[in-house]
Formats: sequence, C-alpha cells, structure tokens
Amino acid sequence: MSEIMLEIDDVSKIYAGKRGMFGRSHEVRALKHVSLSVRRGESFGLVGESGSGKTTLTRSILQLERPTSGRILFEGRDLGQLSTAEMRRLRARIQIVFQDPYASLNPRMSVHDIVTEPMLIHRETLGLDRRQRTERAVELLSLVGLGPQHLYRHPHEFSGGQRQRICIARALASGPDLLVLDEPTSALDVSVQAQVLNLLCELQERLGLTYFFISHDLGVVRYLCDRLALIYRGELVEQGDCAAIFDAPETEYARALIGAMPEVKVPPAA
Ligand SMILES: Nc1ncnc2c1ncn2[C@@H]1O[C@H](COP(=O)(O)OP(=O)(O)OP(=O)(O)O)[C@@H](O)[C@H]1O
Repeated sequence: MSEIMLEIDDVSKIYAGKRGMFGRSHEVRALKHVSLSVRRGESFGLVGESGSGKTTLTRSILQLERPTSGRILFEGRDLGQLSTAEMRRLRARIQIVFQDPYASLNPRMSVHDIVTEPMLIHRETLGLDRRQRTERAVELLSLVGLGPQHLYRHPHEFSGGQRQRICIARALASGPDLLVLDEPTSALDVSVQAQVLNLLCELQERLGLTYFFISHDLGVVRYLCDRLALIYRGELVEQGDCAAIFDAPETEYARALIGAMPEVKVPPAA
C-alpha cells in the first residue's frame, strides 16, 4: 500500500493580477510550494476553507491549469512532460466527481448517453463496441445502486443523491485508478451524504480505487480518509495520518479547525 500513485512536488501557482483600486495590479499566489503524495489504494483528503487553493490544485492535477513551478507526477511520470496522446490515454485513469450533481449532468442527455460518453471518448483505450458500451453502462449503474430501468431516463427525473450516483458511474466508465472527488457530498442533504459516502467506501474496496478527496468538511474527511493535508492560503500547514492529526494536531490551524468541528455524524453502515 506504500506505492505512490500521485505526487505533487513543490507546486506553486501564481495568477496574474487583476487591476484593483488605483489601477494597481496584484498577483494571486494561489499555491505556495505544495508537496504531497497519494499512495495507491488510499483515500487522501485535502481540507481547506474557501479560497485556500483546493480548486487550483485539483485543476492542476487534471491538467486544466499549468502550475507556475513544480511538478505533478502520476505513477512517476511528469504530467507536464506528456504528449497530447499520452495525456489523453492517461486521462482515462484519472477521473473526477464534481460537487454539484445538478450542474454537472447535461439535462438533454439520457443516463445511457451520460455514462457511455467517456467510453466513446476513450474508445481507443477501451475498445468497446456499441452493445458492449450499453452492457457496461448497466453494470456501472448497478454498481452505484441504480437499475436498468434508469438507463433511458434524464437527469431531471432523479433526486440529488441519485444524480451524484450517475456522476460516479460516469467517472468509473473509463476504468480509472484515481478518482478526484471534489466535495462530492457537500451539495446533498445530510442523510443522502451518508449514503453517498458509504457508496464511495464500498466502491473503493470493490474496485481498489485511490481517492483524492477535496473538502472543507473535516467530519467527512475523518470518516473517509486514511491521510489528510490541511491547506491554508495556498500553503500546506499540516499533513499525515488522519487519526494522528485528529488525536494530536501539531499546528494552531489544525487545532482551531478540529476544535470548531461540529459533532461528527458517522453514517450508518450501508
Ligand atoms: N483564474 C483565476 N484568476 C485569478 N485568481 C484566481 C483564479 N482562480 C482562483 N484564483 C484565486 O486563487 C485563490 C485560490 O482559489 P481556489 O479556487 O483554488 O480556492 P478553493 O480552496 O478551491 O476555494 P473554494 O472552496 O471557494 O472553491 C483565491 O484567492 C482565488 O481568488
């Protein structure tokens, strides 16, 4: 379990400044020398408040953003050095689930088309024909707790929790090893959050997935993650085993965050 899957190596990101008052421009240092590594098969949590740089780091991992300096390595390969074709192949192995299942599903597409779309995008890697793609979509729906009767329905016919299940099925469609989970439960009701978290735990065990879990909610991270890093204003202030940080936080920031945590509601077993 110690093999490193994803490594963030001294990554900084500076956004060119906007012109503020008096016509002065200022740059935003969104990430400052961030280093962390995610091991194969683990859940790694990244926790920080709004504006701390979580989205910038996520976008950098997905290569939607180029770091100003530093490297991001997947299985030892520097993502910044890959050709477009290599990156396309690798993208099948790194998938993301977004925060808002309402905004991230195209209302005009059926569940079938939503879930098979990544199989089409990555058809050179996956090699599935039309019938196989449909069969795989049914399997994926079953994995996330939906039935074949849902296949030709549209997003508006589903609840928030069901929509997030569809998003998870879509993320699994290209057969990824690493799922980036960007606050996947924060737009859901508390009872539904618990169900989706339990589903994520089950899927990780069944499929041997690695999770990079972004959140501002320490309670959720404590439930799901093996290790965690705390980010504050673009800087990692503490990282390590979840249990150790919760038992004996080393920094003032970690102590304050843990102290401010509402009582953790542990979701019931599925
Ligand atoms: N495209 C951009 N141009 C300029 N500044 C940006 C840009 N994107 C983000 N920032 C700034 O970078 C900093 C980090 O933002 P980021 O969105 O990464 O934080 P976050 O932790 O994801 O916040 P949230 O939880 O609210 O999404 C903030 O100060 C933000 O205003």
